Amino acid sequence: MSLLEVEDLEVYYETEDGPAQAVDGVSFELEEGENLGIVGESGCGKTTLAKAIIGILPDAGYVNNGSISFKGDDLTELSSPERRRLKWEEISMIAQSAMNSLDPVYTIREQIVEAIETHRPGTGRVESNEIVTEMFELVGLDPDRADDYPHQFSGGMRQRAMIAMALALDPSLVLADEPTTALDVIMQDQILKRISRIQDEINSSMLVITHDVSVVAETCDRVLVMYAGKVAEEGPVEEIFDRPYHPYTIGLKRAFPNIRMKNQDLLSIAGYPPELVDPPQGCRFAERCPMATERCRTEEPEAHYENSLRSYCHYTDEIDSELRPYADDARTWEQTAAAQNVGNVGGD
Ligand SMILES: Nc1ncnc2c1ncn2[C@@H]1O[C@H](COP(=O)(O)OP(=O)(O)OP(=O)(O)O)[C@@H](O)[C@H]1O
Repeated sequence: MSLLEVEDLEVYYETEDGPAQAVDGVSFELEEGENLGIVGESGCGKTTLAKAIIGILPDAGYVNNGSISFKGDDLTELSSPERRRLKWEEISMIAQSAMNSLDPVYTIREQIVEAIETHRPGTGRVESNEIVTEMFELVGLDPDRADDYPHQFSGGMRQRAMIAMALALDPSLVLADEPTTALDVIMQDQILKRISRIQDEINSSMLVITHDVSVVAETCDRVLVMYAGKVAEEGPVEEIFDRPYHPYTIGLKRAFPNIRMKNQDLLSIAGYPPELVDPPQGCRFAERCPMATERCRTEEPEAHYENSLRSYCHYTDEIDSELRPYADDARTWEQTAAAQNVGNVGGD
């Protein structure tokens, strides 16, 4: 049994125009101690997926279908108190903005101690304070600053404090939603290394949600590429970066500066993801895909397996034999952009 098994999950938002299919038929598994990156452009459903897992969807959002099994329990069927118990203790979240997650009227220590004592009743104050000191040291903060208020910390320090709080209860699963986007590159690197090290120590699994492919390269074992609410491709990091099969992954990979490809020309994928209230038939990427055919516009692709990858493209089998040189060529994407004569999107 995997730690987390998401099966055919559909998460919709009620809107004036009808339900927006933000997550639509997503399945994946996460093993104990494993890190899975979820990547894709803005609006493709990454945050919605994380919120559904931890049970904090906004009022308009609901699970329409599917299951989220955590250690064998279907989270979509748990009562609110059962879900609250799981939050922080078993599943915690490092949110996009520490400022929104830390309470400005309490010191950092008070907030961490409260989380510990709520979820582990019986933990004495001395022990809670010891955990605060230990976590501060782990994330590279001076424990003497634990009695500061959030506004007394810099952005990077607040992000570290939130990581300390998210990891204080040794959760089995950490959801990290753009954990370092608000930070400068040097700080990003330090914090990512720090998270990986702590995770090794407490042997937790992590879902890293990001639009930045290089963050995934640094922290994850496997990657799930999402496009317009669906899985486009999934597999081990090395394979996804070295030899992806889905044209969206090929485009996305080239849209980011890649730490492994020096002097690489950055490409952009022309156009924008489709509306999710009335998404197109067939492959949702077809409109922006240089390789799309009539079949792609009418028939939804099923999963195809190549090496260890799962790719939802009708032409997965043809990529290696015929299409890869064309898909890898920068001119292919430039010509598609010119033909569409629309704005370019560089990943987010
Ligand atoms: N509260 C809401 N009500 C209606 N639609 C929503 C709501 N929140 C998100 N959506 C829609 O759901 C889709 C998925 O959004 P989501 O935030 O999950 O994407 P994302 O990939 O995490 O994007 P980002 O990187 O910008 O956070 C988008 O089309 C978005 O407009």
